[in-house]
Amino acid sequence: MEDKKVLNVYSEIGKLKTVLLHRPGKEIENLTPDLMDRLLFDDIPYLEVARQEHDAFAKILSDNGVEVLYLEDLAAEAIEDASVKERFVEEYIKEAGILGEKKKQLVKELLLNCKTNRELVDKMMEGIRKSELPNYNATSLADMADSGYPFVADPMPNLYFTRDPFATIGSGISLNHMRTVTRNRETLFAKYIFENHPRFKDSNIPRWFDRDDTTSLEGGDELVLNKEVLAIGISERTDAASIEKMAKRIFDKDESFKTVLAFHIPNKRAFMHLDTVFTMIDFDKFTIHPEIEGPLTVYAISRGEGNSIKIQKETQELDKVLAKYLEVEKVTLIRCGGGDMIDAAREQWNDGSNTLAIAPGEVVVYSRNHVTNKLLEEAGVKLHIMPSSELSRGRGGPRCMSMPLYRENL
Ligand SMILES: NC(=O)NCCC[C@H](N)C(=O)O
Repeated sequence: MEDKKVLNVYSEIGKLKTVLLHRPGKEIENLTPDLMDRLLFDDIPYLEVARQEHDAFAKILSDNGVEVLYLEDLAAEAIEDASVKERFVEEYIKEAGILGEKKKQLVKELLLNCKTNRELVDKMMEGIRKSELPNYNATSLADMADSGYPFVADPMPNLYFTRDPFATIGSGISLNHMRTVTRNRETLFAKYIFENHPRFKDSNIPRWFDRDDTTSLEGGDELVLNKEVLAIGISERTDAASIEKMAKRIFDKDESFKTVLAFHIPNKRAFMHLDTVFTMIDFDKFTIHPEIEGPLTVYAISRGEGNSIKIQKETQELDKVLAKYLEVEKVTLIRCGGGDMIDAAREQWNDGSNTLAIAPGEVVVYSRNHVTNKLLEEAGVKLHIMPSSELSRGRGGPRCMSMPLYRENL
């Protein structure tokens, strides 16, 4: 019988069948040194080369039988209906923080005058410079006082990290409430896609979390270890309260999941998400950044009476905790940079522990992390190595740049 499910992710490592990417666009060329802090970048990637690297990533995936979908295409296809498109533009304007009726009207005209929906979506992602609104004259005091600021609507340069705004868990999604304003704006695309795109809209997709939830949760913190166990980071980006809320909703509707392991990692820019320090490679193999092993605390959350949950603090070492919950004899932790503190710190900064599994024991990695890559090979892992000098400047690796929609069950 044909499998009609549109979303199916019951592991981190099952054969990847469909994935969502975003090819970096002109939003990258709207980054300036003054904006980097607020837009969560540490450097400015060279767009042309970043695109070549991204195309190489997409080719690795499609050459290995993965259907590659693009966020920008799905968003454009989701707004075919004129009234949906207008609502989408209005919500975008509201969330971009555009003040003043005249300015809002000019932006609305600019967007609705785009020749195609793809052009409209690209423009929204790229941001709108003041110089693009020819009839724009600052009239409010706020505008006048802010005359040096170049944008009417900020760019969204983090969109190529499709892992974060929403996450597929089982056959549902958590449509995330992001920690920062800049990344929260990205979740609007997912909202319109899941509510309006013909591929998804009639599928009754459960929502484990919503962008209107008030605490934050980001996809880089959400790992599906197997059909019974999730791992979620309490991190710089994800609140413990979000994990409790989501665990209750998942336990209530998806019989399959039995345990959520909450990994409390240090609150630090370099370790922003759990997947920047820890990813799954095989049934019994993980990459890990050695610097988190000491401070890490793991809590196991399971179903309690009625709609309650039980929380237990794990006291054993991480490999033992993982072996217990994954029901394997032994777990191997492959340390980023090996035993060397300098190699570990450098390669983790460039996402050496952020691997994307496309099948058990088979991962996509960045070329620049050669020390860690060698260790992975020695551990029998099959590597697909992608170029990495520009994309890595955004502080995310192959897992961050991909959102699986469908994986084969193990
Ligand atoms: N899952 C991830 O770790 N994603 C990388 C996000 C990088 C982005 N510049 C950010 O700070 O949100």
